[in-house]
Amino acid sequence: MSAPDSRTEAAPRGAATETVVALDGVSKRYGEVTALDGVSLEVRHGEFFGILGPNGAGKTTLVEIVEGMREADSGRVTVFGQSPWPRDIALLARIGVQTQASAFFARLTAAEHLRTVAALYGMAPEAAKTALERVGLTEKADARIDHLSGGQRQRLAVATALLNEPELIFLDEPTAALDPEARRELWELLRSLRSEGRTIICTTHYLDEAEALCDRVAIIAGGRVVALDTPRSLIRALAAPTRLLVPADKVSPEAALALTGVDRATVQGADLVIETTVPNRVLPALGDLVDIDSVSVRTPTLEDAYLSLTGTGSEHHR
Ligand SMILES: Nc1ncnc2c1ncn2[C@@H]1O[C@H](COP(=O)(O)OP(=O)(O)OP(=O)(O)O)[C@@H](O)[C@H]1O
Repeated sequence: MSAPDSRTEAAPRGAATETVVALDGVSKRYGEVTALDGVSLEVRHGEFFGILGPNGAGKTTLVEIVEGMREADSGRVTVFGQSPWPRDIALLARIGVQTQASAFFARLTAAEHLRTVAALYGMAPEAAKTALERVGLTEKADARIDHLSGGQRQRLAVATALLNEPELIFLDEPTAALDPEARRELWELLRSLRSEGRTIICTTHYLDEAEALCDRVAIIAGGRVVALDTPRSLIRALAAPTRLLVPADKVSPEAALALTGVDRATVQGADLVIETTVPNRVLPALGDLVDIDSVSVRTPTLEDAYLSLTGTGSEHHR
Protein backbone atom coordinates (compact mmCIF):
# COMPACT_ATOMS: atom_id res chain seq x y z
CA MET A 1 0.00 0.00 0.00
CA SER A 2 1.32 3.43 -0.88
CA ALA A 3 2.17 5.94 1.82
CA PRO A 4 -0.48 8.58 0.97
CA ASP A 5 -3.21 5.94 1.02
CA SER A 6 -2.17 4.68 4.43
CA ARG A 7 -2.23 8.25 5.71
CA THR A 8 -5.77 8.69 4.42
CA GLU A 9 -6.89 5.51 6.15
CA ALA A 10 -5.51 6.70 9.45
CA ALA A 11 -7.94 9.65 9.56
CA PRO A 12 -11.09 9.19 11.60
CA ARG A 13 -13.90 7.94 9.40
CA GLY A 14 -15.88 10.69 7.71
CA ALA A 15 -13.81 13.43 9.28
CA ALA A 16 -11.72 14.39 6.27
CA THR A 17 -14.33 16.68 4.78
CA GLU A 18 -14.80 18.80 7.91
CA THR A 19 -13.06 22.15 7.55
CA VAL A 20 -10.83 23.12 10.47
CA VAL A 21 -9.16 26.23 9.01
CA ALA A 22 -10.55 28.42 6.24
CA LEU A 23 -9.02 31.51 4.69
CA ASP A 24 -10.87 33.52 2.09
CA GLY A 25 -9.15 36.38 0.30
CA VAL A 26 -6.77 37.12 3.18
CA SER A 27 -4.34 40.01 2.66
CA LYS A 28 -1.74 41.58 4.90
CA ARG A 29 0.64 44.48 4.32
CA TYR A 30 3.53 45.75 6.40
CA GLY A 31 3.89 49.33 5.19
CA GLU A 32 4.93 49.04 1.55
CA VAL A 33 5.42 45.26 1.71
CA THR A 34 2.53 43.05 0.69
CA ALA A 35 3.12 39.90 2.73
CA LEU A 36 -0.16 38.17 1.77
CA ASP A 37 -2.15 38.97 -1.32
CA GLY A 38 -5.61 37.40 -1.37
CA VAL A 39 -4.88 33.96 0.09
CA SER A 40 -7.73 31.44 0.09
CA LEU A 41 -7.38 27.87 1.31
CA GLU A 42 -9.00 25.29 3.55
CA VAL A 43 -7.45 22.74 5.87
CA ARG A 44 -9.61 19.71 6.63
CA HIS A 45 -9.95 17.71 9.81
CA GLY A 46 -7.16 15.16 10.20
CA GLU A 47 -5.01 16.58 7.43
CA PHE A 48 -1.25 16.99 7.54
CA PHE A 49 -1.08 20.26 5.62
CA GLY A 50 2.23 21.66 4.44
CA ILE A 51 3.06 25.29 3.74
CA LEU A 52 6.07 25.68 1.49
CA GLY A 53 7.64 28.68 -0.09
CA PRO A 54 10.86 30.62 -0.52
CA ASN A 55 12.12 33.02 2.14
CA GLY A 56 9.85 36.03 2.52
CA ALA A 57 6.95 34.29 0.73
CA GLY A 58 4.52 35.08 3.55
CA LYS A 59 4.38 31.70 5.34
CA THR A 60 4.99 33.02 8.84
CA THR A 61 2.49 35.84 8.36
CA LEU A 62 -0.11 33.33 7.16
CA VAL A 63 0.44 30.99 10.10
CA GLU A 64 0.45 33.82 12.64
CA ILE A 65 -2.88 35.09 11.32
CA VAL A 66 -4.40 31.61 11.66
CA GLU A 67 -2.93 31.23 15.16
CA GLY A 68 -4.56 34.52 16.15
CA MET A 69 -1.24 36.32 16.71
CA ARG A 70 -1.82 38.84 13.91
CA GLU A 71 -4.83 40.50 12.42
CA ALA A 72 -5.43 40.27 8.66
CA ASP A 73 -6.01 43.57 6.85
CA SER A 74 -8.81 42.07 4.82
CA GLY A 75 -10.45 38.76 4.03
CA ARG A 76 -12.01 36.17 6.29
CA VAL A 77 -10.31 33.63 8.56
CA THR A 78 -11.98 30.93 10.61
CA VAL A 79 -10.52 28.25 12.86
CA PHE A 80 -13.03 25.63 14.01
CA GLY A 81 -15.64 27.98 12.56
CA GLN A 82 -14.58 30.96 14.70
CA SER A 83 -12.49 34.02 14.00
CA PRO A 84 -9.05 33.65 15.63
CA TRP A 85 -8.84 37.44 16.02
CA PRO A 86 -9.18 38.94 18.59
CA ARG A 87 -7.63 36.05 20.50
CA ASP A 88 -10.17 33.70 21.93
CA ILE A 89 -9.26 31.61 25.00
CA ALA A 90 -11.69 28.82 24.10
CA LEU A 91 -10.10 28.55 20.67
CA LEU A 92 -6.54 28.63 22.05
CA ALA A 93 -7.34 25.59 24.19
CA ARG A 94 -7.83 23.56 21.02
CA ILE A 95 -4.56 24.68 19.40
CA GLY A 96 -0.95 23.65 20.02
CA VAL A 97 1.97 25.71 18.75
CA GLN A 98 5.47 24.24 18.56
CA THR A 99 7.83 26.63 20.30
CA GLN A 100 11.13 27.37 18.64
CA ALA A 101 14.04 25.55 20.27
CA SER A 102 15.61 28.98 20.88
CA ALA A 103 12.64 29.94 23.07
CA PHE A 104 13.51 27.32 25.71
CA PHE A 105 14.50 28.09 29.26
CA ALA A 106 17.91 26.56 28.51
CA ARG A 107 19.08 25.96 32.10
CA LEU A 108 15.98 24.04 33.06
CA THR A 109 15.57 20.31 32.64
CA ALA A 110 13.22 19.02 29.96
CA ALA A 111 10.55 18.24 32.57
CA GLU A 112 10.96 21.60 34.32
CA HIS A 113 10.60 23.41 31.02
CA LEU A 114 7.38 21.60 30.18
CA ARG A 115 5.97 22.08 33.68
CA THR A 116 6.73 25.80 33.38
CA VAL A 117 4.95 26.07 30.04
CA ALA A 118 2.06 23.97 31.40
CA ALA A 119 1.75 26.34 34.37
CA LEU A 120 1.73 29.36 32.03
CA TYR A 121 -1.24 27.79 30.26
CA GLY A 122 -2.95 26.86 33.54
CA MET A 123 -2.45 23.13 33.06
CA ALA A 124 -1.60 20.53 35.69
CA PRO A 125 2.08 19.39 35.96
CA GLU A 126 1.01 15.85 34.90
CA ALA A 127 0.53 17.25 31.40
CA ALA A 128 4.32 17.64 31.21
CA LYS A 129 4.90 13.97 32.04
CA THR A 130 2.39 12.80 29.45
CA ALA A 131 3.87 15.05 26.76
CA LEU A 132 7.40 13.80 27.50
CA GLU A 133 6.22 10.21 27.18
CA ARG A 134 4.43 11.01 23.97
CA VAL A 135 7.61 12.26 22.28
CA GLY A 136 9.83 9.50 23.73
CA LEU A 137 11.81 11.75 26.08
CA THR A 138 10.88 10.24 29.45
CA GLU A 139 14.49 9.13 29.98
CA LYS A 140 15.65 12.69 29.45
CA ALA A 141 13.12 14.26 31.83
CA ASP A 142 15.86 15.35 34.25
CA ALA A 143 18.48 16.30 31.65
CA ARG A 144 19.20 19.97 31.20
CA ILE A 145 17.98 21.35 27.89
CA ASP A 146 21.44 22.57 26.94
CA HIS A 147 22.65 18.96 27.32
CA LEU A 148 20.08 17.55 24.87
CA SER A 149 20.89 16.66 21.26
CA GLY A 150 19.34 18.67 18.43
CA GLY A 151 16.82 15.90 17.77
CA GLN A 152 15.86 15.68 21.44
CA ARG A 153 15.41 19.45 21.57
CA GLN A 154 13.10 19.35 18.56
CA ARG A 155 11.11 16.58 20.26
CA LEU A 156 10.80 18.78 23.30
CA ALA A 157 9.56 21.58 21.03
CA VAL A 158 6.89 19.24 19.70
CA ALA A 159 6.07 18.22 23.30
CA THR A 160 5.28 21.84 24.19
CA ALA A 161 2.70 21.83 21.39
CA LEU A 162 1.07 18.69 22.84
CA LEU A 163 0.64 19.81 26.46
CA ASN A 164 -3.01 20.75 26.02
CA GLU A 165 -3.87 17.69 23.87
CA PRO A 166 -4.69 20.00 20.95
CA GLU A 167 -6.85 19.11 17.99
CA LEU A 168 -4.90 21.45 15.71
CA ILE A 169 -1.09 21.63 15.84
CA PHE A 170 1.18 24.19 14.20
CA LEU A 171 4.72 23.07 13.45
CA ASP A 172 7.36 25.49 12.25
CA GLU A 173 10.25 23.82 10.43
CA PRO A 174 10.16 20.86 12.81
CA THR A 175 13.31 19.14 11.53
CA ALA A 176 15.47 22.18 10.81
CA ALA A 177 19.17 21.45 11.34
CA LEU A 178 18.73 17.75 12.20
CA ASP A 179 20.83 14.91 10.85
CA PRO A 180 19.07 12.43 8.51
CA GLU A 181 18.49 9.81 11.20
CA ALA A 182 17.04 12.28 13.69
CA ARG A 183 14.81 13.73 10.96
CA ARG A 184 13.41 10.33 10.13
CA GLU A 185 12.74 9.57 13.78
CA LEU A 186 10.94 12.87 14.15
CA TRP A 187 8.91 12.15 11.01
CA GLU A 188 7.71 8.94 12.67
CA LEU A 189 6.57 10.93 15.68
CA LEU A 190 4.80 13.49 13.50
CA ARG A 191 3.07 10.73 11.53
CA SER A 192 1.84 9.20 14.75
CA LEU A 193 0.29 12.54 15.78
CA ARG A 194 -1.50 12.65 12.47
CA SER A 195 -2.71 9.07 12.87
CA GLU A 196 -4.36 10.09 16.14
CA GLY A 197 -6.68 12.24 14.03
CA ARG A 198 -5.10 15.59 14.88
CA THR A 199 -4.91 18.25 12.21
CA ILE A 200 -1.38 19.50 11.54
CA ILE A 201 -0.24 22.63 9.73
CA CYS A 202 3.48 22.53 9.08
CA THR A 203 5.78 25.07 7.46
CA THR A 204 8.93 23.62 6.01
CA HIS A 205 11.70 24.45 3.60
CA TYR A 206 12.36 20.76 3.00
CA LEU A 207 10.58 19.37 -0.01
CA ASP A 208 11.35 15.77 0.87
CA GLU A 209 9.71 16.40 4.24
CA ALA A 210 6.57 17.75 2.59
CA GLU A 211 6.52 14.80 0.25
CA ALA A 212 7.00 12.30 3.08
CA LEU A 213 4.51 13.78 5.54
CA CYS A 214 1.91 15.99 3.94
CA ASP A 215 -1.51 15.02 2.63
CA ARG A 216 -1.68 18.35 0.82
CA VAL A 217 0.74 21.17 0.27
CA ALA A 218 0.18 24.86 -0.40
CA ILE A 219 3.07 26.49 -2.20
CA ILE A 220 3.23 30.19 -1.40
CA ALA A 221 5.25 32.67 -3.42
CA GLY A 222 5.02 36.45 -3.29
CA GLY A 223 2.12 36.30 -0.83
CA ARG A 224 -0.06 34.17 -3.10
CA VAL A 225 -0.95 30.50 -3.23
CA VAL A 226 0.68 29.37 -6.47
CA ALA A 227 -0.30 25.70 -6.06
CA LEU A 228 -2.30 23.60 -3.66
CA ASP A 229 -2.65 19.86 -4.01
CA THR A 230 -1.34 16.50 -2.86
CA PRO A 231 2.41 16.15 -3.37
CA ARG A 232 1.76 13.42 -5.89
CA SER A 233 -0.67 15.51 -7.94
CA LEU A 234 1.68 18.48 -7.93
CA ILE A 235 4.41 16.30 -9.35
CA ARG A 236 2.05 14.79 -11.92
CA ALA A 237 0.49 18.10 -12.94
CA LEU A 238 3.86 19.44 -13.88
CA ALA A 239 4.64 16.32 -15.87
CA ALA A 240 8.24 16.65 -14.78
CA PRO A 241 10.36 14.16 -16.70
CA THR A 242 12.04 11.14 -15.22
CA ARG A 243 15.81 11.30 -15.62
CA LEU A 244 17.82 8.24 -16.53
CA LEU A 245 21.52 8.55 -15.83
CA VAL A 246 24.02 6.40 -17.71
CA PRO A 247 27.82 6.70 -17.87
CA ALA A 248 28.55 9.28 -20.58
CA ASP A 249 31.32 7.15 -22.09
CA LYS A 250 28.93 4.26 -22.72
CA VAL A 251 26.11 5.96 -24.70
CA SER A 252 26.23 9.06 -26.90
CA PRO A 253 23.52 11.75 -26.77
CA GLU A 254 22.71 10.97 -30.41
CA ALA A 255 22.18 7.27 -29.69
CA ALA A 256 19.94 8.11 -26.74
CA LEU A 257 17.89 10.63 -28.73
CA ALA A 258 17.28 8.01 -31.39
CA LEU A 259 15.31 5.92 -28.84
CA THR A 260 11.53 6.32 -28.91
CA GLY A 261 10.25 8.36 -25.95
CA VAL A 262 13.49 10.25 -25.20
CA ASP A 263 12.85 14.01 -24.96
CA ARG A 264 16.36 15.26 -24.14
CA ALA A 265 19.82 13.85 -23.68
CA THR A 266 22.63 15.97 -22.27
CA VAL A 267 26.08 15.19 -20.92
CA GLN A 268 26.44 16.42 -17.34
CA GLY A 269 29.85 15.61 -15.93
CA ALA A 270 30.42 11.86 -16.14
CA ASP A 271 26.74 11.16 -16.82
CA LEU A 272 24.54 11.22 -19.84
CA VAL A 273 21.20 12.53 -18.54
CA ILE A 274 18.25 11.22 -20.53
CA GLU A 275 14.86 12.85 -19.93
CA THR A 276 11.65 10.99 -20.65
CA THR A 277 8.03 10.91 -19.53
CA VAL A 278 7.77 7.23 -20.55
CA PRO A 279 10.67 5.57 -18.66
CA ASN A 280 9.03 2.13 -18.90
CA ARG A 281 9.36 2.32 -22.66
CA VAL A 282 12.85 3.80 -22.75
CA LEU A 283 14.50 1.53 -20.16
CA PRO A 284 14.26 -1.75 -22.11
CA ALA A 285 15.62 -0.05 -25.25
CA LEU A 286 18.42 1.49 -23.22
CA GLY A 287 19.22 -2.00 -21.93
CA ASP A 288 20.23 -2.94 -25.48
CA LEU A 289 22.85 -0.16 -25.50
CA VAL A 290 24.27 -0.38 -21.99
CA ASP A 291 24.36 -2.70 -18.97
CA ILE A 292 21.03 -1.93 -17.30
CA ASP A 293 22.66 -2.06 -13.84
CA SER A 294 24.65 1.04 -14.74
CA VAL A 295 21.46 3.07 -15.30
CA SER A 296 20.18 5.09 -12.35
CA VAL A 297 16.63 6.36 -12.38
CA ARG A 298 15.65 9.75 -10.90
CA THR A 299 11.89 10.05 -10.65
CA PRO A 300 10.45 13.57 -10.45
CA THR A 301 10.16 14.91 -6.93
CA LEU A 302 8.20 17.65 -5.27
CA GLU A 303 11.39 19.68 -5.59
CA ASP A 304 11.00 19.66 -9.37
CA ALA A 305 7.40 20.85 -9.05
CA TYR A 306 8.37 23.45 -6.49
CA LEU A 307 11.26 24.91 -8.46
CA SER A 308 9.11 25.18 -11.52
CA LEU A 309 6.22 26.85 -9.65
CA THR A 310 8.25 29.32 -7.65
CA GLY A 311 10.47 30.10 -10.62
CA THR A 312 13.57 29.50 -8.55
CA GLY A 313 15.42 28.39 -11.56
CA SER A 314 16.97 25.46 -13.29
CA GLU A 315 20.32 25.95 -11.61
CA HIS A 316 19.07 23.65 -8.83
CA HIS A 317 18.19 20.91 -11.25
CA ARG A 318 20.19 17.79 -11.31
N1 LIG B 1 6.84 42.67 11.24
C1 LIG B 1 7.14 42.94 9.97
N2 LIG B 1 7.34 44.21 9.56
C2 LIG B 1 7.64 44.50 8.28
N3 LIG B 1 7.76 43.56 7.31
C3 LIG B 1 7.59 42.28 7.65
C4 LIG B 1 7.27 41.90 8.99
N4 LIG B 1 7.15 40.56 9.04
C5 LIG B 1 7.38 40.11 7.78
N5 LIG B 1 7.64 41.14 6.95
C6 LIG B 1 7.87 41.04 5.49
O1 LIG B 1 6.74 40.41 4.91
C7 LIG B 1 7.13 39.46 3.91
C8 LIG B 1 6.66 38.08 4.30
O2 LIG B 1 7.35 37.67 5.47
P1 LIG B 1 7.11 36.28 6.22
O3 LIG B 1 7.95 36.28 7.45
O4 LIG B 1 5.65 36.05 6.40
O5 LIG B 1 7.69 35.24 5.13
P2 LIG B 1 8.16 33.72 5.32
O6 LIG B 1 7.65 33.02 4.12
O7 LIG B 1 7.75 33.21 6.64
O8 LIG B 1 9.73 33.83 5.23
P3 LIG B 1 10.89 32.87 5.90
O9 LIG B 1 10.81 31.57 5.18
O10 LIG B 1 12.13 33.63 5.57
O11 LIG B 1 10.60 32.77 7.36
C9 LIG B 1 8.65 39.59 3.81
O12 LIG B 1 8.94 40.49 2.76
C10 LIG B 1 9.06 40.17 5.15
O13 LIG B 1 10.24 40.93 5.02
